[in-house]
Amino acid sequence: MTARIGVVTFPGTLDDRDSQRAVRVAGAEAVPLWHRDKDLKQVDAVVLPGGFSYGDYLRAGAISRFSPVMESVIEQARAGMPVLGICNGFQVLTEAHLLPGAMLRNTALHFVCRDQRLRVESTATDWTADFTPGQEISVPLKNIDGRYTADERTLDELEAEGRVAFRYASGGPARDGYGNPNGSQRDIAGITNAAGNVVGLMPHPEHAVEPLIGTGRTDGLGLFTSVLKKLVSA
Ligand SMILES: NC(=O)CC[C@H](N)C(=O)O
Repeated sequence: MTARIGVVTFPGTLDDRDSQRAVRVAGAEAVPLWHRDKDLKQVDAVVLPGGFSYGDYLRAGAISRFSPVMESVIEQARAGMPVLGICNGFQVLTEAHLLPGAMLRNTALHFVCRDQRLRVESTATDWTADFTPGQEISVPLKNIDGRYTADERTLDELEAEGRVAFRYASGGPARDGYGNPNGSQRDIAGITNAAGNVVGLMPHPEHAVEPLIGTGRTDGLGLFTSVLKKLVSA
């Protein structure tokens, strides 16, 4: 049976169509979910895509967190359903306290848009099992509130528990996408919850799944194929 992956659209969401497409390219059925719906239509997993949900008013993700759809997503995520938050979706996940920490304005105080090199740090999550630890990938990044921040204790805990899923890669020139683009603490680009079913990351894997588009890289596809394997084996 084909796995069903829900993709949430909030008012102001930008990347729901690309996320749906990525889900389909990976081999699953994409199920559109609307922010006002509590009914998750029996999906097996949920993607919270990027954009400016509710216009990023108050703080990115601060209003979306209280939407009817999030009530159900929070409940299901706590029960073990795989949830991926991309960029604005990651901001929503921190606001919803499904992931620790918060996103501050980039240190340079402006919007950054570029291809970004990442190192996969943990493959022990529902969304990263198809990668190899230490693998470098390149996917687009585009945000203004991307500076991941948490208190030292939380950061130490994330590191000790292997919950840093992606880090901004160093070791090459900025023009090739290396380096920390937004001042995130400890170069953190993505994290997971303790159970490994909820993952948030700032860069956009859904924009790098087809060889004919953009840089021609398909480095982002691994997140979507990873969750499929998990769902099929469940
Ligand atoms: N691409 C996005 O999802 C943008 C996220 C967010 N609203 C920001 O600018 O930080």
